[in-house]
Amino acid sequence: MFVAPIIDKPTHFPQNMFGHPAMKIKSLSREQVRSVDQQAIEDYGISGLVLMENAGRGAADVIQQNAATGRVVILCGKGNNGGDGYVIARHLDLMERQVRVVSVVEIESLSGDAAANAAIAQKAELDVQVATSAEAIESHLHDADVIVDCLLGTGATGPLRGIYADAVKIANRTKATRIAIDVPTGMDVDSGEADPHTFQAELTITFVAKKIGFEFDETQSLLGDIEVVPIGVPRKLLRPWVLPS
Ligand SMILES: NC(=O)C1=CN([C@@H]2O[C@H](COP(=O)(O)OP(=O)(O)OC[C@H]3O[C@@H](n4cnc5c(N)ncnc54)[C@H](O)[C@@H]3O)[C@@H](O)[C@H]2O)[C@H](O)CC1
Ligand SMILES: [K+]
Repeated sequence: MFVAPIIDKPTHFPQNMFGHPAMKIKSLSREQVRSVDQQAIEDYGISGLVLMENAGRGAADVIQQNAATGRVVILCGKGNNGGDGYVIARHLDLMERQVRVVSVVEIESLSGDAAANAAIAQKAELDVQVATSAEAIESHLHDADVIVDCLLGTGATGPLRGIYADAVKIANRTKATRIAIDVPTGMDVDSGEADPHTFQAELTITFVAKKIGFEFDETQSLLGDIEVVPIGVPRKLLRPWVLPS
């Protein structure tokens, strides 16, 4: 009988769930994390689609670990935070979870990597709904056990506008478990300032590193637990911010 060799995993590094030594990285500003994203793409040649796939796959794994049962409804906005949501949906579907994507904008208004992943989700015949009114959003959240906030991420500027405020208000009224992707919609990544209708998360899954806005006492109740998901950005690029382990 074949007995698999016990792989002697390095024990001197705490390992995160991906098996990587969990590098400790200091909290980054909006500008820093967006420039890391840009450098990974422009200087290292990692495509944005690969970063988004790593982000969405990693987030889906953390969601599965923390909210392992029930219907997941993913609220998606117009940008790449929304794009993450389509990747998360595909990977949760692969885990045989009941998943619904609710886009608060017309799919045709998406561009770039977000549009690419929305198209993949639709071709894969995932349950993708467009809801551009509060009533329509409400109708798609009634049976949600878990709500994932992929409305706005680091591209958010200023107070929540229009349907985004409606979507967050409706989500906050439900009894579902709420999980924010990258940053709770309505929270300023740098100042931690929270719009009156900020998504109230039990768990925030954030990419690359925590954000400096997460350091404030007032933001803890909106963030819930925080999980940092690596998205494949080379260690060399992160070196300026790695903390001694
Ligand atoms: N390295 C990384 O961290 C990666 C992050 N990813 C994800 O991408 C988002 C950032 O995406 P971006 O398209 O730049 O911005 P948003 O998705 O946040 O959306 C911007 C979008 O929303 C509109 N908007 C801005 N402010 C408001 C507002 N107050 N009210 C309403 N609408 C607003 C704006 O017009 C834009 O259209 C990041 O957070 C991650 O989730 C990548 O997936 C992988 C790498
Ligand atoms: K978000």
